[in-house]
Amino acid sequence: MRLEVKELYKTFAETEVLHGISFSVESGKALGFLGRNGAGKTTTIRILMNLFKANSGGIFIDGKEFVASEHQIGYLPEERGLYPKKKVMEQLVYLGQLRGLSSKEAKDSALFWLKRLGVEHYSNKKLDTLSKGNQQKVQLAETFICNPDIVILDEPFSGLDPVNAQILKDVIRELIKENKLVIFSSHQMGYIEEFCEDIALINNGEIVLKGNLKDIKRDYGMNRLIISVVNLSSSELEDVLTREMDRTVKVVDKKQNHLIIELQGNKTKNDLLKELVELNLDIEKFSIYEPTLEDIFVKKVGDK
Ligand SMILES: Nc1ncnc2c1ncn2[C@@H]1O[C@H](COP(=O)(O)OP(=O)(O)OP(=O)(O)O)[C@@H](O)[C@H]1O
Repeated sequence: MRLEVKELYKTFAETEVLHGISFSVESGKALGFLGRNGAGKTTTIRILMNLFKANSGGIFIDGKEFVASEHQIGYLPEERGLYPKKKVMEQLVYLGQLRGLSSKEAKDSALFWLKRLGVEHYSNKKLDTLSKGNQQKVQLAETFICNPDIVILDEPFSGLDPVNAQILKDVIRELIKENKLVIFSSHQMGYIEEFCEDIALINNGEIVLKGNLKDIKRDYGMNRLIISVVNLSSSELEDVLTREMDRTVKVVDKKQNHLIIELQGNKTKNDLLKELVELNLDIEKFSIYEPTLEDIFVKKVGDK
């Protein structure tokens, strides 16, 4: 399955907040959908879920118009939507039935997910008597109850401790392996790097970066290397490079134990290596620099 979002425009009270959003995502992959607060992620997802109507543009699944109600979608919204005063199992069965399951199917599936997420012993408790993290797990059980083909998760790790985060990580990896189509929105870049093959970065209602995360990292790391030298501090090495090799490298960042440098002009890493050896420098670290998603995010949308 391939879901395509094409040229979405959305206006609220004469203010345009989406200015032609386009991206796509395929089954068996997770798309990391990220952007600063107010960038337009939730609005886009709500249009996908048919909770808002776009002013123009369209959403397509395998080339045909996408109608949310015709698909089993597991949507974990930003604002959680369960009944605080109802018992956990009771509301999961009710919500499962609303989504087309029989009462038995809903109960079996609810039990499966509550067990999988380690909260089955709260089945008969009212939701609002559970801790925040455990309420989040019940919300996740509700998201997965219908064995959805499309899974949209907005900050799914919020409120989970590291042990529970690990359980959810395993679940998400399984979903991807089971060929589900996953859209994952989060401000926690580390999680996006763990699961998402592709990303779409939205800023002020426009997609400013999209594609395969590995390719994007390679492009952003282009011509940059990490180096350090035995017996020289980063500052001392910086001085040597600036003095002796300013045509070959430019220092772009200085860390405590290494420098991040950029090759200049047509210089290659072999040229650099040769020059370092000629200067009798004892190389300790010499590797291609790969930026983190956070580096890319800050660089792309940090000052806008
Ligand atoms: N119902 C609404 N009425 C008016 N403006 C809205 C409405 N919903 C969203 N907006 C505006 O649309 C813009 C995009 O908001 P949106 O909630 O989509 O951002 P977001 O990327 O999900 O942000 P966050 O990371 O903070 O959740 C914001 O300027 C917001 O104020």
